[in-house]
Amino acid sequence: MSDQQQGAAPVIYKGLAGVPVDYTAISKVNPETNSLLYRGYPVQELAASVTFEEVAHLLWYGELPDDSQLAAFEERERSLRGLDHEVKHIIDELPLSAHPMDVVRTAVSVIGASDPATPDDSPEANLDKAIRLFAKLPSIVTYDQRRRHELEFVEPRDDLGYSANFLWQAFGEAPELEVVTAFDVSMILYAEHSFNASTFTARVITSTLADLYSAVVGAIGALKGPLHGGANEAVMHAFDEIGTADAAAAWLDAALAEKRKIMGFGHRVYKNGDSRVPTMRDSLERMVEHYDRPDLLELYVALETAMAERKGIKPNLDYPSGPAYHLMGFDTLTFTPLFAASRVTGWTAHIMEQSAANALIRPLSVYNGPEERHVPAKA
Ligand SMILES: CC(=O)SCCNC(=O)CCNC(=O)[C@H](O)C(C)(C)COP(=O)(O)OP(=O)(O)OC[C@H]1O[C@@H](n2cnc3c(N)ncnc32)[C@H](O)[C@@H]1OP(=O)(O)O
Ligand SMILES: O=C([O-])CC(=O)C(=O)O
Repeated sequence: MSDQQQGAAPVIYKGLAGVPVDYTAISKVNPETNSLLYRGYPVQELAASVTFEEVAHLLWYGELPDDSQLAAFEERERSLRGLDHEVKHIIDELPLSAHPMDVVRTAVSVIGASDPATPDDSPEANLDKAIRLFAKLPSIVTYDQRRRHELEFVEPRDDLGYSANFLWQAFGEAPELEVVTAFDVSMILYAEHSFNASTFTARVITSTLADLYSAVVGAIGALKGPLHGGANEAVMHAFDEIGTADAAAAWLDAALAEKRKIMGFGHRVYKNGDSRVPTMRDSLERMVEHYDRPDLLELYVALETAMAERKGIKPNLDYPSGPAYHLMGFDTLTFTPLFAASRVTGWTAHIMEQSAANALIRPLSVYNGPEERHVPAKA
């Protein structure tokens, strides 16, 4: 069969917009009701009442853990947090000009290349690899952020939960509860969002029967772009460019006149607001109060208001999470790696779902190049 569709003029679904390509039982994004469910639970309820570890368990096993399941899960995750010497060595070899997402991508690739279980795609082996990556990503992200400031690696602590430990490893100080809570909420909100570009990339790679690590490496590449995960750091670059709230409207007019996309606004699925924004905005407001930075919230509101007036386009999750991570003390270039550390839970849940009911993902294209022609005979 050729790629070319026969008969009637072919319909092209550019960007696969609006095209359902498979079933998933992992999450439900409902733009009509502005809601997002993970395995049936509203994400806002999860953010208010459980930890990110419990959400990871929910995404992978389909159910929230009971007390003994959670204890076993946490013990396993905490035991896997360290980094092998070879991973640290390879990160050290990478130039500081490399974007932190390139570092994360490389480190995951090294972990995959060193794991003897890489070719084993049984559900048990894949779950083990998923927990391994989940546990190690905070070490990878913080190792890289700290080396850029010529600071020593902070070893993980097994007496701290995931988010408290992440902040401990990033800054080498016991984090305050309010900051841990805001960070944990961001991790929960970022964890899963159906067939977004990076998750779909992971599913495409999995559909060829390639291993889980290869699929995660591909997903990290897809997440890096500013139309997807890269937008959270781009929001902060825009805030830096704008400076103060009173400059936001004029900055926006100039940016729109230059046909620039305003990062942190708009969404392929939600056309009337991202269901996660109010929860993350609440966390941002707590951080603004905690760090006494009302100016940042004023700028946030000024740009959001100007964008609503001019384009009627609402913020997505990257808009409040960027400034929240800034207030917590993360480098701007680390924001997308934080997203990756969270989304690895969703990616790996989808990799396992794809493996369990696989079909090679291979759409058609409609050829519009030159008509058939022939190589001229050589004299
Ligand atoms: C967690 C996440 O990954 S969420 C996404 C993060 N990405 C961003 O924040 C990047 C900025 N936003 C965007 O580029 C887009 O809104 C996307 C890529 C997220 C969604 O894009 P699409 O669904 O393809 O929407 P599309 O690009 O068709 O937008 C429709 C119209 O709104 C405009 N528009 C959409 N978003 C924006 C934006 N952020 N700034 C300016 N204009 C925008 C488009 O230019 C287009 O206008 P037109 O019809 O005059 O050409
Ligand atoms: O769903 C999308 O297109 C983008 C995404 O990953 C998210 O919003 O979390």
